[in-house]
Amino acid sequence: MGSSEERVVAVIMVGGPTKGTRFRPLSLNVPKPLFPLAGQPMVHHPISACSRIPNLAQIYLIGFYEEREFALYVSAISNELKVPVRYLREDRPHGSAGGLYTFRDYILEENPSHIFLLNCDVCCSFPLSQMLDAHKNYGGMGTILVIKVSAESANQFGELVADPVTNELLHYTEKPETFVSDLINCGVYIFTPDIFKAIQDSFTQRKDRDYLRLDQDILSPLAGKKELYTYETRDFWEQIKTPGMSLKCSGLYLAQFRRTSPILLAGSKGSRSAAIIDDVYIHPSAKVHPSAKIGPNVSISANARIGAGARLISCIILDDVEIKGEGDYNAKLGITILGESVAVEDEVVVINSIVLPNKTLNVSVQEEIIL
Ligand SMILES: Nc1ncnc2c1ncn2[C@@H]1O[C@H](COP(=O)(O)OP(=O)(O)O[C@H]2O[C@H](CO)[C@@H](O)[C@H](O)[C@H]2O)[C@@H](O)[C@H]1O
Repeated sequence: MGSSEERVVAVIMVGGPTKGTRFRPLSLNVPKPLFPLAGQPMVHHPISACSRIPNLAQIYLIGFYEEREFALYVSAISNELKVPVRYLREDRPHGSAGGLYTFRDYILEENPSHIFLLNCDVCCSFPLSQMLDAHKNYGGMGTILVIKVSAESANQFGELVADPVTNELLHYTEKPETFVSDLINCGVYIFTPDIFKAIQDSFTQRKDRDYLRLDQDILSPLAGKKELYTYETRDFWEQIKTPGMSLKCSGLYLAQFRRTSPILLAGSKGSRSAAIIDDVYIHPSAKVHPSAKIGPNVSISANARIGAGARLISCIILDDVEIKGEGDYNAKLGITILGESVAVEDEVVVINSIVLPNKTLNVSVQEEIIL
Protein backbone atom coordinates (compact mmCIF):
# COMPACT_ATOMS: atom_id res chain seq x y z
CA MET A 1 0.00 0.00 0.00
CA GLY A 2 1.10 3.58 -0.61
CA SER A 3 2.27 5.89 2.13
CA SER A 4 -0.03 8.58 3.52
CA GLU A 5 1.68 11.54 1.80
CA GLU A 6 1.16 9.85 -1.53
CA ARG A 7 -1.66 11.19 -3.71
CA VAL A 8 -2.18 9.86 -7.21
CA VAL A 9 -4.22 11.12 -10.14
CA ALA A 10 -4.63 9.45 -13.53
CA VAL A 11 -5.07 11.04 -16.94
CA ILE A 12 -6.34 9.05 -19.91
CA MET A 13 -5.82 10.56 -23.37
CA VAL A 14 -8.95 9.70 -25.35
CA GLY A 15 -8.22 11.66 -28.56
CA GLY A 16 -11.00 13.01 -30.71
CA PRO A 17 -12.99 12.63 -33.92
CA THR A 18 -10.21 12.80 -36.50
CA LYS A 19 -11.01 12.22 -40.14
CA GLY A 20 -9.61 9.32 -42.11
CA THR A 21 -8.39 7.23 -39.22
CA ARG A 22 -8.17 3.52 -39.77
CA PHE A 23 -10.72 2.92 -37.03
CA ARG A 24 -13.28 5.33 -38.40
CA PRO A 25 -15.85 3.10 -40.12
CA LEU A 26 -16.55 1.48 -36.80
CA SER A 27 -16.89 4.52 -34.64
CA LEU A 28 -19.59 6.32 -36.65
CA ASN A 29 -22.19 5.93 -33.92
CA VAL A 30 -19.88 5.63 -30.95
CA PRO A 31 -16.60 7.46 -30.27
CA LYS A 32 -13.66 5.06 -30.46
CA PRO A 33 -12.95 5.17 -26.69
CA LEU A 34 -16.49 3.86 -26.07
CA PHE A 35 -16.33 1.05 -28.63
CA PRO A 36 -16.95 -2.20 -26.73
CA LEU A 37 -14.10 -4.63 -26.06
CA ALA A 38 -15.12 -7.69 -24.06
CA GLY A 39 -18.49 -5.97 -23.57
CA GLN A 40 -16.97 -2.89 -21.87
CA PRO A 41 -16.12 0.44 -23.51
CA MET A 42 -12.43 0.56 -24.57
CA VAL A 43 -11.72 3.29 -21.99
CA HIS A 44 -13.33 1.23 -19.23
CA HIS A 45 -10.31 -1.11 -19.10
CA PRO A 46 -7.71 1.57 -18.22
CA ILE A 47 -10.22 3.32 -15.92
CA SER A 48 -10.85 0.15 -14.00
CA ALA A 49 -7.08 -0.49 -13.70
CA CYS A 50 -6.60 3.09 -12.39
CA SER A 51 -9.37 2.63 -9.83
CA ARG A 52 -7.27 -0.09 -8.16
CA ILE A 53 -4.27 2.22 -7.52
CA PRO A 54 -3.93 3.00 -3.79
CA ASN A 55 -4.50 6.69 -2.91
CA LEU A 56 -6.09 7.52 -6.28
CA ALA A 57 -7.88 10.89 -6.00
CA GLN A 58 -9.23 11.53 -9.53
CA ILE A 59 -9.32 10.20 -13.07
CA TYR A 60 -9.34 12.74 -15.91
CA LEU A 61 -10.18 11.91 -19.50
CA ILE A 62 -8.65 14.46 -21.87
CA GLY A 63 -9.82 14.71 -25.46
CA PHE A 64 -11.46 16.83 -28.10
CA TYR A 65 -14.75 14.97 -28.50
CA GLU A 66 -17.83 16.94 -27.49
CA GLU A 67 -18.69 16.78 -23.79
CA ARG A 68 -22.07 15.19 -24.42
CA GLU A 69 -20.45 12.12 -25.98
CA PHE A 70 -18.87 11.19 -22.64
CA ALA A 71 -21.34 12.70 -20.14
CA LEU A 72 -23.44 9.57 -19.55
CA TYR A 73 -20.52 7.20 -19.40
CA VAL A 74 -18.50 9.43 -17.05
CA SER A 75 -21.29 9.79 -14.51
CA ALA A 76 -22.14 6.07 -14.64
CA ILE A 77 -18.54 4.94 -14.16
CA SER A 78 -17.88 7.45 -11.34
CA ASN A 79 -20.84 6.01 -9.46
CA GLU A 80 -19.94 2.43 -10.20
CA LEU A 81 -16.27 2.62 -9.19
CA LYS A 82 -16.72 5.29 -6.47
CA VAL A 83 -13.85 7.28 -8.01
CA PRO A 84 -14.41 10.76 -9.44
CA VAL A 85 -13.99 10.66 -13.23
CA ARG A 86 -14.05 13.91 -15.16
CA TYR A 87 -13.94 14.65 -18.89
CA LEU A 88 -11.83 17.68 -19.90
CA ARG A 89 -12.37 18.90 -23.44
CA GLU A 90 -9.68 20.62 -25.51
CA ASP A 91 -10.98 23.24 -27.94
CA ARG A 92 -8.76 21.57 -30.58
CA PRO A 93 -5.89 19.06 -30.52
CA HIS A 94 -2.76 20.49 -28.86
CA GLY A 95 -0.69 17.28 -29.11
CA SER A 96 -0.38 14.75 -26.30
CA ALA A 97 1.89 16.95 -24.13
CA GLY A 98 0.02 20.14 -25.10
CA GLY A 99 -3.32 18.57 -24.15
CA LEU A 100 -2.00 17.48 -20.77
CA TYR A 101 -0.50 20.93 -20.17
CA THR A 102 -3.78 22.70 -21.06
CA PHE A 103 -5.37 21.16 -17.97
CA ARG A 104 -2.41 21.48 -15.56
CA ASP A 105 -4.40 23.64 -13.13
CA TYR A 106 -7.16 21.05 -12.79
CA ILE A 107 -4.66 18.25 -12.35
CA LEU A 108 -2.43 20.09 -9.85
CA GLU A 109 -5.49 21.18 -7.85
CA GLU A 110 -5.48 17.67 -6.41
CA ASN A 111 -1.90 18.22 -5.18
CA PRO A 112 -0.74 14.87 -6.60
CA SER A 113 2.62 13.28 -5.80
CA HIS A 114 2.30 11.15 -8.94
CA ILE A 115 0.39 11.43 -12.22
CA PHE A 116 -0.37 8.40 -14.37
CA LEU A 117 -0.79 9.12 -18.06
CA LEU A 118 -2.38 6.45 -20.26
CA ASN A 119 -3.15 6.32 -23.96
CA CYS A 120 -6.71 5.12 -24.41
CA ASP A 121 -5.94 3.04 -27.50
CA VAL A 122 -3.73 0.40 -25.93
CA CYS A 123 -4.81 -2.96 -24.60
CA CYS A 124 -2.80 -4.42 -21.73
CA SER A 125 -3.01 -5.60 -18.14
CA PHE A 126 -1.98 -2.10 -16.92
CA PRO A 127 0.45 -3.15 -14.15
CA LEU A 128 0.13 0.30 -12.58
CA SER A 129 0.91 -0.46 -8.93
CA GLN A 130 4.07 -2.35 -9.94
CA MET A 131 5.06 0.59 -12.14
CA LEU A 132 4.57 2.99 -9.24
CA ASP A 133 6.75 0.87 -6.95
CA ALA A 134 9.47 0.65 -9.62
CA HIS A 135 9.24 4.41 -10.21
CA LYS A 136 9.72 5.16 -6.52
CA ASN A 137 12.85 3.00 -6.49
CA TYR A 138 14.29 4.65 -9.60
CA GLY A 139 13.62 8.28 -8.63
CA GLY A 140 13.51 10.76 -11.53
CA MET A 141 10.65 12.52 -13.27
CA GLY A 142 8.98 9.60 -14.96
CA THR A 143 8.74 5.90 -15.76
CA ILE A 144 7.54 4.50 -19.08
CA LEU A 145 5.89 1.11 -19.52
CA VAL A 146 7.81 -0.75 -22.24
CA ILE A 147 7.61 -4.12 -23.99
CA LYS A 148 9.72 -6.14 -26.41
CA VAL A 149 8.08 -6.67 -29.81
CA SER A 150 9.30 -8.25 -33.05
CA ALA A 151 11.98 -6.24 -34.85
CA GLU A 152 9.68 -6.00 -37.92
CA SER A 153 6.82 -4.36 -36.05
CA ALA A 154 8.86 -2.04 -33.79
CA ASN A 155 8.90 0.88 -36.26
CA GLN A 156 5.17 1.56 -35.69
CA PHE A 157 6.00 2.68 -32.15
CA GLY A 158 8.40 4.75 -30.09
CA GLU A 159 11.62 2.68 -30.01
CA LEU A 160 13.92 3.04 -27.04
CA VAL A 161 17.16 1.91 -25.47
CA ALA A 162 17.30 1.36 -21.72
CA ASP A 163 20.23 0.65 -19.41
CA PRO A 164 20.00 -3.10 -18.69
CA VAL A 165 21.06 -2.60 -15.07
CA THR A 166 19.46 0.67 -13.94
CA ASN A 167 16.56 0.67 -16.47
CA GLU A 168 17.30 4.30 -17.24
CA LEU A 169 15.96 5.52 -20.60
CA LEU A 170 19.13 6.21 -22.60
CA HIS A 171 17.74 6.89 -26.05
CA TYR A 172 14.27 7.45 -27.55
CA THR A 173 13.17 7.71 -31.19
CA GLU A 174 9.53 7.93 -32.28
CA LYS A 175 8.61 5.59 -35.18
CA PRO A 176 12.15 5.57 -36.66
CA GLU A 177 12.77 4.70 -40.30
CA THR A 178 15.80 2.58 -39.49
CA PHE A 179 15.77 0.02 -36.71
CA VAL A 180 16.85 1.24 -33.29
CA SER A 181 15.51 -1.28 -30.81
CA ASP A 182 12.81 -3.90 -30.32
CA LEU A 183 11.95 -2.34 -26.97
CA ILE A 184 8.97 0.00 -27.46
CA ASN A 185 6.90 2.61 -25.62
CA CYS A 186 3.54 1.15 -24.51
CA GLY A 187 1.87 4.57 -24.09
CA VAL A 188 1.50 4.18 -20.30
CA TYR A 189 3.51 6.53 -18.07
CA ILE A 190 3.91 7.72 -14.53
CA PHE A 191 5.25 11.21 -13.87
CA THR A 192 5.92 13.52 -10.95
CA PRO A 193 4.39 17.02 -11.30
CA ASP A 194 7.83 18.10 -12.65
CA ILE A 195 6.56 16.94 -16.06
CA PHE A 196 4.66 20.24 -16.31
CA LYS A 197 7.91 22.16 -15.86
CA ALA A 198 9.49 20.09 -18.66
CA ILE A 199 6.53 20.82 -20.98
CA GLN A 200 6.61 24.50 -20.04
CA ASP A 201 10.35 24.69 -20.83
CA SER A 202 9.72 23.08 -24.17
CA PHE A 203 6.94 25.58 -24.97
CA THR A 204 9.27 28.44 -23.99
CA GLN A 205 11.91 27.21 -26.43
CA ARG A 206 9.35 27.01 -29.23
CA LYS A 207 7.46 30.26 -28.86
CA ASP A 208 5.83 29.81 -32.26
CA ARG A 209 3.99 26.62 -31.27
CA ASP A 210 0.91 25.69 -29.29
CA TYR A 211 1.23 22.00 -30.17
CA LEU A 212 3.58 19.63 -28.33
CA ARG A 213 3.93 15.87 -28.57
CA LEU A 214 4.95 13.93 -25.50
CA ASP A 215 7.15 11.54 -27.46
CA GLN A 216 9.28 13.67 -29.79
CA ASP A 217 9.16 16.97 -27.92
CA ILE A 218 9.43 15.83 -24.29
CA LEU A 219 10.61 12.21 -23.89
CA SER A 220 13.30 12.25 -26.59
CA PRO A 221 15.22 15.25 -25.22
CA LEU A 222 15.00 13.93 -21.63
CA ALA A 223 16.60 10.55 -22.48
CA GLY A 224 20.02 9.94 -20.92
CA LYS A 225 19.55 12.62 -18.25
CA LYS A 226 18.63 10.34 -15.34
CA GLU A 227 15.10 11.72 -15.47
CA LEU A 228 13.25 8.89 -17.23
CA TYR A 229 13.21 5.15 -16.49
CA THR A 230 11.51 2.12 -17.98
CA TYR A 231 9.38 -0.69 -16.57
CA GLU A 232 9.08 -3.72 -18.83
CA THR A 233 5.83 -5.69 -18.93
CA ARG A 234 5.95 -9.38 -19.79
CA ASP A 235 2.17 -9.59 -19.92
CA PHE A 236 0.03 -8.91 -23.03
CA TRP A 237 0.11 -5.56 -24.83
CA GLU A 238 -1.41 -4.39 -28.14
CA GLN A 239 -2.19 -1.11 -29.81
CA ILE A 240 -5.81 -0.63 -30.99
CA LYS A 241 -5.73 1.38 -34.20
CA THR A 242 -7.79 -0.85 -36.51
CA PRO A 243 -11.09 -2.76 -36.33
CA GLY A 244 -9.17 -6.03 -36.73
CA MET A 245 -7.14 -5.19 -33.63
CA SER A 246 -10.31 -4.42 -31.69
CA LEU A 247 -11.44 -8.03 -32.23
CA LYS A 248 -8.07 -9.35 -31.06
CA CYS A 249 -8.07 -7.04 -28.01
CA SER A 250 -11.65 -7.98 -27.14
CA GLY A 251 -10.39 -11.58 -26.96
CA LEU A 252 -7.42 -10.57 -24.78
CA TYR A 253 -9.67 -8.76 -22.31
CA LEU A 254 -12.13 -11.69 -22.26
CA ALA A 255 -9.20 -13.98 -21.39
CA GLN A 256 -8.20 -11.53 -18.65
CA PHE A 257 -11.75 -11.61 -17.25
CA ARG A 258 -11.48 -15.41 -17.18
CA ARG A 259 -8.55 -14.96 -14.75
CA THR A 260 -9.72 -11.92 -12.76
CA SER A 261 -13.53 -11.71 -12.86
CA PRO A 262 -15.03 -14.87 -14.44
CA ILE A 263 -18.45 -13.74 -13.17
CA LEU A 264 -18.56 -11.30 -16.11
CA LEU A 265 -18.35 -14.13 -18.63
CA ALA A 266 -21.25 -16.15 -19.99
CA GLY A 267 -21.47 -19.64 -18.56
CA SER A 268 -23.87 -22.47 -19.08
CA LYS A 269 -26.73 -21.31 -16.88
CA GLY A 270 -28.84 -24.42 -16.92
CA SER A 271 -30.26 -26.45 -19.76
CA ARG A 272 -32.19 -23.59 -21.38
CA SER A 273 -29.12 -21.53 -22.26
CA ALA A 274 -27.11 -21.52 -25.47
CA ALA A 275 -23.91 -23.53 -25.93
CA ILE A 276 -21.00 -21.31 -24.88
CA ILE A 277 -17.49 -22.09 -26.08
CA ASP A 278 -14.56 -20.59 -24.15
CA ASP A 279 -14.59 -16.85 -23.41
CA VAL A 280 -17.86 -15.07 -24.25
CA TYR A 281 -19.54 -11.92 -22.94
CA ILE A 282 -23.32 -11.53 -23.23
CA HIS A 283 -25.01 -8.37 -21.92
CA PRO A 284 -27.81 -9.23 -19.45
CA SER A 285 -30.41 -7.58 -21.70
CA ALA A 286 -29.42 -9.58 -24.81
CA LYS A 287 -31.53 -12.56 -25.80
CA VAL A 288 -29.75 -15.62 -27.12
CA HIS A 289 -31.79 -18.61 -28.32
CA PRO A 290 -30.96 -21.83 -26.42
CA SER A 291 -30.06 -23.60 -29.68
CA ALA A 292 -27.43 -20.99 -30.67
CA LYS A 293 -23.73 -21.81 -30.33
CA ILE A 294 -21.51 -18.90 -29.27
CA GLY A 295 -17.71 -18.57 -28.94
CA PRO A 296 -14.82 -18.47 -28.62
CA ASN A 297 -14.12 -14.70 -28.38
CA VAL A 298 -17.61 -13.30 -28.82
CA SER A 299 -18.98 -10.16 -27.17
CA ILE A 300 -22.70 -9.38 -27.43
CA SER A 301 -23.98 -5.93 -26.39
CA ALA A 302 -27.28 -4.68 -24.98
CA ASN A 303 -30.64 -5.75 -26.43
CA ALA A 304 -29.13 -7.92 -29.18
CA ARG A 305 -31.28 -10.88 -30.24
CA ILE A 306 -29.50 -14.01 -31.45
CA GLY A 307 -31.89 -16.44 -33.12
CA ALA A 308 -32.27 -20.20 -33.25
CA GLY A 309 -29.25 -22.21 -34.37
CA ALA A 310 -27.04 -19.17 -35.01
CA ARG A 311 -23.29 -19.88 -34.86
CA LEU A 312 -20.95 -17.05 -33.81
CA ILE A 313 -17.13 -17.28 -33.66
CA SER A 314 -14.85 -14.30 -32.92
CA CYS A 315 -17.38 -11.47 -33.18
CA ILE A 316 -18.27 -8.13 -31.63
CA ILE A 317 -22.03 -7.59 -31.78
CA LEU A 318 -23.21 -4.07 -30.92
CA ASP A 319 -26.48 -2.88 -29.36
CA ASP A 320 -29.85 -3.86 -30.85
CA VAL A 321 -28.45 -6.25 -33.48
CA GLU A 322 -30.84 -8.95 -34.62
CA ILE A 323 -29.59 -12.25 -36.02
CA LYS A 324 -32.57 -14.24 -37.26
CA GLY A 325 -32.71 -17.98 -37.06
CA GLU A 326 -35.38 -20.17 -38.54
CA GLY A 327 -35.52 -23.10 -40.91
CA ASP A 328 -32.81 -25.69 -41.45
CA TYR A 329 -29.86 -23.46 -42.35
CA ASN A 330 -28.97 -20.94 -39.69
CA ALA A 331 -26.90 -17.77 -39.71
CA LYS A 332 -23.15 -18.21 -39.25
CA LEU A 333 -20.77 -15.37 -38.35
CA GLY A 334 -16.99 -15.41 -37.96
CA ILE A 335 -14.30 -12.72 -37.42
CA THR A 336 -16.99 -10.10 -37.79
CA ILE A 337 -18.14 -6.84 -36.24
CA LEU A 338 -21.82 -5.89 -36.49
CA GLY A 339 -22.74 -2.23 -35.84
CA GLU A 340 -25.79 -1.06 -33.89
CA SER A 341 -29.19 -2.29 -35.09
CA VAL A 342 -27.81 -4.44 -37.91
CA ALA A 343 -30.18 -7.23 -38.95
CA VAL A 344 -28.91 -10.54 -40.32
CA GLU A 345 -31.48 -12.76 -42.03
CA ASP A 346 -31.43 -16.50 -41.47
CA GLU A 347 -29.21 -18.68 -43.69
CA VAL A 348 -26.79 -15.76 -44.15
CA VAL A 349 -23.05 -16.42 -43.64
CA VAL A 350 -20.84 -13.45 -42.69
CA ILE A 351 -17.08 -14.05 -42.60
CA ASN A 352 -14.25 -11.58 -41.98
CA SER A 353 -16.49 -8.53 -42.35
CA ILE A 354 -17.52 -5.28 -40.73
CA VAL A 355 -21.13 -4.17 -41.05
CA LEU A 356 -21.97 -0.57 -40.28
CA PRO A 357 -25.03 0.39 -38.18
CA ASN A 358 -28.61 -0.12 -39.37
CA LYS A 359 -27.83 -2.40 -42.35
CA THR A 360 -29.85 -5.48 -43.20
CA LEU A 361 -27.89 -8.42 -44.57
CA ASN A 362 -29.92 -10.88 -46.64
CA VAL A 363 -27.06 -12.33 -48.67
CA SER A 364 -23.83 -13.91 -47.47
CA VAL A 365 -20.67 -11.76 -47.42
CA GLN A 366 -16.98 -12.46 -47.02
CA GLU A 367 -14.09 -10.01 -46.49
CA GLU A 368 -16.26 -6.96 -46.92
CA ILE A 369 -16.93 -3.68 -45.19
CA ILE A 370 -20.63 -2.96 -45.60
CA LEU A 371 -20.98 0.81 -45.48
N1 LIG B 1 -4.24 16.38 -27.87
C1 LIG B 1 -4.74 15.22 -27.49
N2 LIG B 1 -5.76 15.17 -26.62
C2 LIG B 1 -6.29 14.01 -26.22
N3 LIG B 1 -5.86 12.83 -26.63
C3 LIG B 1 -4.85 12.80 -27.49
C4 LIG B 1 -4.24 13.98 -27.98
N4 LIG B 1 -3.24 13.63 -28.82
C5 LIG B 1 -3.23 12.28 -28.87
N5 LIG B 1 -4.20 11.78 -28.07
C6 LIG B 1 -4.49 10.36 -27.79
O1 LIG B 1 -3.32 9.85 -27.18
C7 LIG B 1 -3.00 8.57 -27.69
C8 LIG B 1 -1.65 8.63 -28.37
O2 LIG B 1 -1.77 9.17 -29.65
P1 LIG B 1 -0.59 9.78 -30.51
O3 LIG B 1 -1.15 10.03 -31.84
O4 LIG B 1 0.05 10.88 -29.75
O5 LIG B 1 0.52 8.66 -30.58
P2 LIG B 1 0.51 7.14 -31.16
O6 LIG B 1 -0.67 6.42 -30.65
O7 LIG B 1 0.74 7.15 -32.63
O8 LIG B 1 1.84 6.60 -30.46
C9 LIG B 1 2.00 6.68 -29.05
O9 LIG B 1 1.60 5.47 -28.47
C10 LIG B 1 2.34 4.31 -28.87
C11 LIG B 1 1.78 3.14 -28.10
O10 LIG B 1 0.47 2.87 -28.51
C12 LIG B 1 3.83 4.50 -28.56
O11 LIG B 1 4.59 3.40 -29.01
C13 LIG B 1 4.31 5.77 -29.22
O12 LIG B 1 5.66 5.97 -28.88
C14 LIG B 1 3.46 6.95 -28.73
O13 LIG B 1 3.87 8.16 -29.34
C15 LIG B 1 -4.16 8.18 -28.58
O14 LIG B 1 -5.08 7.45 -27.79
C16 LIG B 1 -4.73 9.52 -29.01
O15 LIG B 1 -6.09 9.41 -29.32
